[in-house]
Amino acid sequence: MIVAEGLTKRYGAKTAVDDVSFEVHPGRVTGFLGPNGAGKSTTMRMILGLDRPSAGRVTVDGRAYRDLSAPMVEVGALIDAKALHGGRTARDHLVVLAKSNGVPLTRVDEVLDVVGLTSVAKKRSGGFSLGMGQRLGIAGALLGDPRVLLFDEPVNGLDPEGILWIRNLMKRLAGEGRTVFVSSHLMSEMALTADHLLVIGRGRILADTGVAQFIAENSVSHVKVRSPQADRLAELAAEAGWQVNRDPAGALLIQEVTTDQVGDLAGHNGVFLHELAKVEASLEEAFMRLTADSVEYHTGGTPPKVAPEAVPGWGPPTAADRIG
Ligand SMILES: Nc1ncnc2c1ncn2[C@@H]1O[C@H](COP(=O)(O)OP(=O)(O)OP(=O)(O)O)[C@@H](O)[C@H]1O
Repeated sequence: MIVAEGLTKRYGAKTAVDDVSFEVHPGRVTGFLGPNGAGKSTTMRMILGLDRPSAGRVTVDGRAYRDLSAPMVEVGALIDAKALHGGRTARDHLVVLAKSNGVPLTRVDEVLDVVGLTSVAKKRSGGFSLGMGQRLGIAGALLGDPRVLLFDEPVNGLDPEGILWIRNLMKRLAGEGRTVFVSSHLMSEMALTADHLLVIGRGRILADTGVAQFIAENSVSHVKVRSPQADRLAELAAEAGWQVNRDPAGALLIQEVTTDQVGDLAGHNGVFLHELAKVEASLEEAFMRLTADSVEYHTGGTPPKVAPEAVPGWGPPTAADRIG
């Protein structure tokens, strides 16, 4: 288990991580989700002892990382998949890691097999594709057979097959009872991979909740209705106690009702309808709302409210996101 208490990191005047407290439990995939610059990498670096907290503390199974006697056997991490010695073969890379961390060399071939790199084990990693480099980085993380695993943006730049593979691996590792903590700026990816979500924005935890609960709480839907007698219909809806808003084009947006209810109300009162539709808010939009005020870099001058594409890293799902 990872426990952070009042964890803070300041770089000069900049507070990258601001007094965060959370627990990451074993046996499930915990997604660490936030827009670019939210503080995900800094938090992970502090967990791994690569950055020293300005205040607070973080422990892994009860101890600070620097106090672990065999860190690689207790915590495995994929932080920067490009941090490879390109002149070494995949196998040699893992052999060096194993030797310097007291891990038996028999693990090298085991993890090469797990990540599907056995056939290229004797090839230099400098010639690897991004996906192969990512797999080698994950092999390194698994080498010590650790109980706790951290992955920083592991699907970045991967093709659909690679994304699916990583997703299934995370689930399998969590199913084995390990603590799996994975960062991403892709809500759609986390909805498919994680059991639990920690949402971070501007260095602060904005949500700490189950994925299913998050979906249930944020799957707000409304009924959109266009009518040449919109004012009359809005009056009738208000009389029925419904909450009515209007979109910029004048359509009515009615909360917490069904299309049947709106259609019946209009029919009973002789109101013509030109459009009647149920509109589901996407999870992307829910995350957008949650983080709208905490996004560091906006393309425009005002915080985005609805358009996901207005925020770097928070665009609509790509074809790759929808695989699986
Ligand atoms: N070494 C550093 N010196 C100064 N500022 C830093 C340093 N490292 C990170 N920051 C700043 O701290 C904030 C958090 O950065 P961090 O890399 O942790 O975010 P992130 O959520 O991982 O974002 P991304 O998805 O873009 O990697 C950002 O504003 C970043 O510019």
